[in-house]
Amino acid sequence: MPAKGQHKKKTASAATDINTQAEVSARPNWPPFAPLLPEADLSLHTLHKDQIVTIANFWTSTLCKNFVAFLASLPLVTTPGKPKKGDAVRVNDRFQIEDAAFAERLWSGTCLKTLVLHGEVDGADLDTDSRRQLWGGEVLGLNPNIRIYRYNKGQFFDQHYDDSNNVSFPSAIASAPIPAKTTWTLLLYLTSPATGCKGGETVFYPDSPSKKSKEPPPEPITVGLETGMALLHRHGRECMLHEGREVLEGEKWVIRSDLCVRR
Ligand SMILES: O=C(O)CCC(=O)C(=O)O
Ligand SMILES: [Fe+2]
Repeated sequence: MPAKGQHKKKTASAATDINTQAEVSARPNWPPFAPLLPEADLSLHTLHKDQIVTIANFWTSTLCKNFVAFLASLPLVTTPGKPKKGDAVRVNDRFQIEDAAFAERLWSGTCLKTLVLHGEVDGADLDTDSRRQLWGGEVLGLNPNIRIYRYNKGQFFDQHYDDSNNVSFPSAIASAPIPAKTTWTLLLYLTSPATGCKGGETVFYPDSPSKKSKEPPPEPITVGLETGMALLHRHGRECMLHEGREVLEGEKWVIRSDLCVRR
């Protein structure tokens, strides 16, 4: 694991996230989000304070299975060649689309909105200020920039940091879009060892407490794939170095978006 300061900062949201011509597609006719578990069965769980929050069974395994069958029909694009200087190596197949309607469905048509805006965190309620601090501002919803990843055996996403990006957030009420920025990455895992996918864990490398510290660097946090689990992690200036480990068997499918707050 690279110690703080030794790692050259690679980001994943510059050239790796630009819509290349090959990736501009019509908006898919996404399947409905059903079946879903009721809100009472879902909760926010902290994996690393102020950095990683998970929701187990955010999507049911039936929904994940049906979605993967649909996603496999989309024109996914294999990583084009070598990354630009400063970009992380991402070796997978991706479909990327600006789809505000899908982002809104994923936000309001699931329990995500209720959990993020009102849900208890580890069984404790949050006051308005603590909630704002946690999510980095007034949360508006999800980034319309939706990314679908498929990692086959041997594919991976090398160590990097996710950037915060400015977004024009579509508003149902105001006539003009709302200036917004992204603060947390959302990863929704659709496959796991239960579906035959081995490897592919998302691994986070917490910073050492100080550069001069003689203490050994903190242990990495390895998040194993779980079908239907949603993972949120803080990004931008406070992003932890992280990676998507190599897939050893089967296919890893992920839906990626970001939390947006008012700018
Ligand atoms: O696929 C993963 O586990 C990580 C994905 C990731 O880091 C990203 O989308 O920026
Ligand atoms: Fe990332």
